[in-house]
Amino acid sequence: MAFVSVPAALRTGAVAKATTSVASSSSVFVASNRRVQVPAAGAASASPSGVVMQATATAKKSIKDLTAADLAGKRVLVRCDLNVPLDGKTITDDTRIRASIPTIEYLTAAGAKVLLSSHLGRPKSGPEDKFSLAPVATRLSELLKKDVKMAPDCIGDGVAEIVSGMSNGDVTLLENVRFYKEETANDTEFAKKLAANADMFVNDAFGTAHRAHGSTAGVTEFLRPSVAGLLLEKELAYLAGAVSNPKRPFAAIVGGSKVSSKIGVIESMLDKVDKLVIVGGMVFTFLKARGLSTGSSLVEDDKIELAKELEEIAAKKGVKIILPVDVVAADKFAPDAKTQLVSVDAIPDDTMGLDQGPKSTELINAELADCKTVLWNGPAGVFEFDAFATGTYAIANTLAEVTANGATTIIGGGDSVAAVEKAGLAEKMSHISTGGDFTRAYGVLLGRQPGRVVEVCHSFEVPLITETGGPGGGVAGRQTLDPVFLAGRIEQYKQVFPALSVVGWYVSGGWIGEEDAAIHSDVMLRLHESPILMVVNPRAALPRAAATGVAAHLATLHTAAGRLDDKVRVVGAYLAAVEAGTIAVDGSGAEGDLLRRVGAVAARLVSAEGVGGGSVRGGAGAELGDGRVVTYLAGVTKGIGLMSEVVDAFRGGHAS
Ligand SMILES: Nc1ncnc2c1ncn2[C@@H]1O[C@H](COP(=O)(O)OP(=O)(O)OP(=O)(O)O)[C@@H](O)[C@H]1O
Ligand SMILES: O=C(O)[C@H](O)COP(=O)(O)O
Repeated sequence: MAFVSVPAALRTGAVAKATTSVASSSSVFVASNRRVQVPAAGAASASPSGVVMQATATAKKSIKDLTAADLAGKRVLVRCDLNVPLDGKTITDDTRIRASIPTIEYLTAAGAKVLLSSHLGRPKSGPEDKFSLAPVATRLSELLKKDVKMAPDCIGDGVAEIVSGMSNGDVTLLENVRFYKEETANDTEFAKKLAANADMFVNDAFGTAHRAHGSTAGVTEFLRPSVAGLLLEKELAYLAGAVSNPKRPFAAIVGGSKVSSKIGVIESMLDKVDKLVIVGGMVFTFLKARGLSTGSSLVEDDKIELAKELEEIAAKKGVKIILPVDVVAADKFAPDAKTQLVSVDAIPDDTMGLDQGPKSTELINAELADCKTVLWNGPAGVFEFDAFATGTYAIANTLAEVTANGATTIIGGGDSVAAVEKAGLAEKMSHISTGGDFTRAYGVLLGRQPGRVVEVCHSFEVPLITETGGPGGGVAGRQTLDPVFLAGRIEQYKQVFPALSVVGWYVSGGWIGEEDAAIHSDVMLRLHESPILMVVNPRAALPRAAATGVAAHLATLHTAAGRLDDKVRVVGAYLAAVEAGTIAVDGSGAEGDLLRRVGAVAARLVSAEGVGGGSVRGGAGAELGDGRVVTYLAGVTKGIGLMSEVVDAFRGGHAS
């Protein structure tokens, strides 16, 4: 197998006729595993909040150590971080929910009864409807394609009753654990009640890993085994490598509004980073500590002394602290607030800083430009309001640029990830923490192989699934290409491009790992005796030749669509004739037969959406425009022969 690194934008299969010719030699597969090892117990790691912590979870077993026999029929309490941003009851970013799916599917596939628990927001005292996890249950049901029951509470008889009615493979979401103040107090009795409905515990709440609360730490006293979930394991593995052995200069950007939560961890970060960039609501406590006036900006007065100490520690350690030099000051916290751009030493008393100014952005960009590792947690302004989003998006853009230049960038935190997603830049970062691996896309290459030269003419993206383990189920927890989708899509392409066959596959991200090696041997070698693997760097510029290839390919599709349109028009004429009464529709004779054939054609069109277990529609949706056209064409091409017969018969029948 040849291994080629092609700087072409093959993501989503948009570059169809890249006409990349590569030599196909026999199997030389360089499996460079980027996925770093999970650190030993006690090694420093980081949470998505940039929180440096002791990675005790890594010393424990993971769910991969549990077999189906260990899990079948067991009630498994899974702590997830489903603390997603909401606009009323609408989830505005479901990254954390999606990231929780592999663990849930792993457990349900093994026949466990899954009890999910999470916090949402920071309710002050008791239950509050706006902090209910109910919208999350709805989204989970969609993603898991099964009903996820929403429990009205997280402890108590009501929950016990629901759990006793669960079948193997069922999923129930418990209500917000923070509706009990005992949760954050890590109260033993509360943890005991939470554990009472389960046999074992899985912690997959990476975003909450730095909190010793009842549902994260307390329950482990009562449930054995207590193990790490797939997400927690994956995140720790990635971050441990990036943070414990970073390429330097290493910068952390800390912002957002949770000043008291985050300021406390800055000290431990000062042991690691070369530069600390303070942005967002975090800025003003530091400015006040420097003796500046901050108006009505967000300040946590009891942290001012800490901010002063941190500046001193940073100076001793030689860590550069970068603070904004200008801010957008607003007269109120509102999207239509009156604003003025002011220097940080001239913030008017009756205003609050809601975004950084352009000089700050310039300064921060310059500081980040030479960095080789950057952690970012917390937006640089109230980006939810357009008027104060500029600074946050500017940082996102800069990080996309430094990533393209070879730096490792890690974005963590609910709102920071949401901002990067909103800016459309998630794929340009190295790692979106608690968001699955956005940097990678997998797909199949179609082409011709006359002799030793492979001509790649087409590609399509293939979604991943998590293997369930057991006989025929691969290795539990491992990601692989969705076999149903793959088979369905290959069949479709055969219809449209019969001269092309599978010649290999591609993966984006510029590197290959262990799971990729398994895909190569377990999936691709079954489709081709010597498949090529194209490692795509989607960040590199699209070469001119490839752009020309796209144009040529689109022209081909256009012609095919035109031909199809001609056929559809004839069928339309038939239907018009039926409507006009010039041809009988009573199901008798040749005309009835024609009608049945038209029905069959129509059915084929509709069934094209169902190929691949219903996933084609979703898959096509995930692809760019030409992918949709091919899906459509694939479905109808099969029917074109039938249509031709209809046309002939109609012409003949009508004439007679
Ligand atoms: N200058 C500011 N004043 C007030 N709020 C701010 C300011 N800058 C940013 N914010 C707010 O900070 C919030 C996000 O802060 P937060 O600390 O929760 O970040 P995050 O990325 O969600 O991290 P995590 O999930 O780790 O808490 C946003 O809602 C944003 O509007
Ligand atoms: O969003 C987060 O940072 C986590 O869900 C933890 O939330 P918390 O800061 O309210 O504990």
